[in-house]
Amino acid sequence: MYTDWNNHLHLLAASGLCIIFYAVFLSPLRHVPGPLIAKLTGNWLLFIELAGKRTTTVHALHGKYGPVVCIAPNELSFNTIDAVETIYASHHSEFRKAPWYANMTRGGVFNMRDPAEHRQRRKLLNHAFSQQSVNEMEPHIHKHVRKLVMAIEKRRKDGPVDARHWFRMFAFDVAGESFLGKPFGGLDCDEAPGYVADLDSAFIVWDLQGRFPILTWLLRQSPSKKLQHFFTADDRIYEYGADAFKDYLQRYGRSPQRKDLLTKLIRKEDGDGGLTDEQISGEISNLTFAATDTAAIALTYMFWELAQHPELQDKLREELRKIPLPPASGIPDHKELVNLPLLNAVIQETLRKHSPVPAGLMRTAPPGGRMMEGYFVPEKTVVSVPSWTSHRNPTYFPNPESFSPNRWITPDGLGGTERMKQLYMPFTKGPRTCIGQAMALLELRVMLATLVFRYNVRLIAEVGMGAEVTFLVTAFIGDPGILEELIDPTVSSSQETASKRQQSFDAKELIYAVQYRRVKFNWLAK
Ligand code: HEM
Repeated sequence: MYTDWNNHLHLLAASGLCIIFYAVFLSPLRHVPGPLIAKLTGNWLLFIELAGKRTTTVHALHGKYGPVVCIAPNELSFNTIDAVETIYASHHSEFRKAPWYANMTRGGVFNMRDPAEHRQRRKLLNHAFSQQSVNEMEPHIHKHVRKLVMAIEKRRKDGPVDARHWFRMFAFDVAGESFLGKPFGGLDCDEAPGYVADLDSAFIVWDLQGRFPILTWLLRQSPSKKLQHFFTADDRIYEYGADAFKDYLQRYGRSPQRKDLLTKLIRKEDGDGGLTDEQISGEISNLTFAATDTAAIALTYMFWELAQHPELQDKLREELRKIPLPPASGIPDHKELVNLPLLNAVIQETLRKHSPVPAGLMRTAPPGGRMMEGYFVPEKTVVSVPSWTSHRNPTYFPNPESFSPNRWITPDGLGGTERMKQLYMPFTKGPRTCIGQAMALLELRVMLATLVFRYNVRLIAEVGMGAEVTFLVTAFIGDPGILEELIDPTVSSSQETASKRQQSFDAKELIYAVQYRRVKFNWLAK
């Protein structure tokens, strides 16, 4: 027995020495700067990730080691404009999504790794997400903005309202309306619908599945009902999508008049074969997750920053006073907002400082490998540029931790310097750029304008807001803020003279509080 253990220990020690020998003397990445542990194993990142600190840790490593860092035996993180161009932005980029994506969601445009297959799918989807198509959907979005305001109004007298929860419910309901033909009802009740819990669980299951496929399969079969329920969350998401799609077809048929994005997918573009029903039902299930937490995170941080910058709110209102406000709804039309410099700069700066997808989006080096930043990067090496880091490049974003929308307002009106634009990638760049960008910006613009028109947000305590920064960023622990009602949205803007408006902006009543509570969910990245 003792000899057995002894042999095992010797074997372990010998393997350890081999790994160290390979990492230090043989690995093609041995000259790339980085911590020794990263050259030996990728598992250290797993623990960092579980602690919600992957992106901030990689950022700190760039601070220490420079623009190229080895973060795992087969993985490099970059922080240069050239790397952004080579890996993501170039339309001839041969860097495909890393194997990790194969398990994130099922068979949709998001997780397709083969460039040709992806191009083909994207071609079939693009028309549904065009600016024109999204504009046609604006009334649906207005409906949910109105419901969010009503949800806030109903609860504000009972104490703080969880802003993150309600922004999340807003984004969920808009996604349900747009892709499934019906909202989830998140804005109609106090508790998040069960679907939301399934989505949170599914992120974790997908990630575990990629790392430990056999263990995850076994846990799916577990006799424990609780474990089984957790590990089959993604099954329920796809079942829900398939049922919603069938229900949609029954209610509206195959030539629906509804102005939503699903209608566009069903009708198909002239001349293309379009998507099969199975493909549509898979895509709409995936889209629901892609469209929700991202937008909700942006909204949460945007109002958090505004709460700390009351002067910006005043300036925003000044800008917004110039546009017509529809009398009945008090919700401005998107077309009035598209060219407002400050409003758009606030959104742009929010997505810079608080990029909702801040992690390095993993891609693999193409066959034959590539020279990058003076290092040879062998085929299949995983590479990325985290937007968290590229957005904090102090040369092009001076004082990067300050929230300064003005950095985007340039005399030529182009919105930042060329270099800033090259490093700025909240929606990533190139062929895998976010398909929902137009929809997301419409939601953010209309929501920002509506709430700033209506409320003044300010902090009532000076405590910072923390974040778990993994693939997505999750805001947690924060301060209560106070929203003050500013104007009566039922007063028609055309009835209002500029001075009357000014008066109503000044007449503030303390009536509403918002709180960023601890809301934990994780999307664990490799
Ligand atoms: C502020 C809101 C949003 C942000 C910051 C955001 C960001 C991103 C990013 C960074 C990616 C690339 C992911 C990767 O390569 O791993 C992406 C992809 C994607 N996003 Fe968004 N997104 C937002 C909203 C939306 C919305 C509203 C939709 C749906 C309408 C959507 C649908 C998608 C899809 C389908 C992809 C995959 C595209 C492809 O690979 O071709 N996103 N998004």
